[in-house]
Amino acid sequence: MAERRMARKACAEPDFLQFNDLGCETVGGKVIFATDEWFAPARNLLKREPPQFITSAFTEFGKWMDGWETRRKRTPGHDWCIIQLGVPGLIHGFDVDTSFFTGNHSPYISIQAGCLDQESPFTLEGDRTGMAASDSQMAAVAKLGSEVWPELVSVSQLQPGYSDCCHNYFKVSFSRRVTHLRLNMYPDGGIARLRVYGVGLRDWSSVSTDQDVDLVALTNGGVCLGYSDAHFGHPRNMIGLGRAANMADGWETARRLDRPKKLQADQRGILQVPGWEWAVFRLGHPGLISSVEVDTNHFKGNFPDSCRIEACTLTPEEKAQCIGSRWNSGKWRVLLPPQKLRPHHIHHYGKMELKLSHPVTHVRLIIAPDGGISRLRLWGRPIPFTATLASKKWTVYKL
Ligand SMILES: NC(=O)NC(NC(N)=O)C(=O)[O-]
Repeated sequence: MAERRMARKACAEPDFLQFNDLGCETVGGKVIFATDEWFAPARNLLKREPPQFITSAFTEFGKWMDGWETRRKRTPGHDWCIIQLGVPGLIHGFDVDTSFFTGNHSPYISIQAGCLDQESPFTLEGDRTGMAASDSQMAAVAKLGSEVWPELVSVSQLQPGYSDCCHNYFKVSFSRRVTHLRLNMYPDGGIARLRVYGVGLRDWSSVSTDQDVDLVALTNGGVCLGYSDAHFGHPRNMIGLGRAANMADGWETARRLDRPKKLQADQRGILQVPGWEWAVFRLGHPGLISSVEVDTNHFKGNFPDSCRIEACTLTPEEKAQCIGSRWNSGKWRVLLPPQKLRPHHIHHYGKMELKLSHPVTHVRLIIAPDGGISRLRLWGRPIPFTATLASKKWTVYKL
């Protein structure tokens, strides 16, 4: 339902909403400290599903609310919490969602960044650089003064959670890798969800070039950069952790309206249809893809008839041109030729099916004519970027 709502409102929303939610509980995001959780716990901020309101729901502490809500403060100070991102990375923006908090929403917030591991170029004063943080270390970090946390969003007013204004968007320009956030509410109140939009940044120096990794995984820094349709589910869901929980946790397009009234197939059983849907991803690291998994888990009456995958290597300048042309540039090469798909099934493709023996930086998954895919895995070896660009021996594939 959230995705349906998002797709309809897409025109008015900021671009950064297309990135991954690095704080979501489904990718390992956690609240490790909160000053007060009287009415509702801070962990609700990171739930994947959209906030709900149940008029009749009360607890012994007050009205049940689907978010983080503190007491009305009767002492000096303000409320705040510390969030450990599930996927550390570069943050491009936030949605501070106040849905249903009307009369009890937090009037002002600010957000600060922390980086508490050795992969960061900066650290907090007093932290233990290079050590995995334990609960007691985190509790110590929580006590650090707010002055040591760089500010991502300065003190800003929030709109209350009426349905037409509950999303409070903040664009962020901060070029360092963030592992933690400090969310401050001034002085107190409630927030339904905090969405942390960005791209994961992994330390690739510890990954052997002999080791196959899922180069497009969200946790490895993969990101969806464009798509033709996301009516029921965003394509970024395909690079999430584990298998999809349900259809909403996958990419699902609307039914195409240009499908012929009577369908016809070729000798391989692949439907001959005029249209298709596509999604483009940048890999977390340039690499040589040696096997692919396409999972139609949960898509039983609405799996695509077929899929194919194209790939290419793009410099940042070429990437800018591709975005301008809706990714319709001439650099795409066939990685996986058209494959007939099955419902609710993991399809594995290896050396026999894959056609590229060169490293790539971007891939485009194309489904025909429409439907849903729950996961895309691109297993391969990370290759240094300079070697990737030097590789030119590809056959041309016409769109
Ligand atoms: N009706 C309320 O929501 N009251 C209070 N909040 C909760 N959750 O009970 C409040 O005023 O902060």
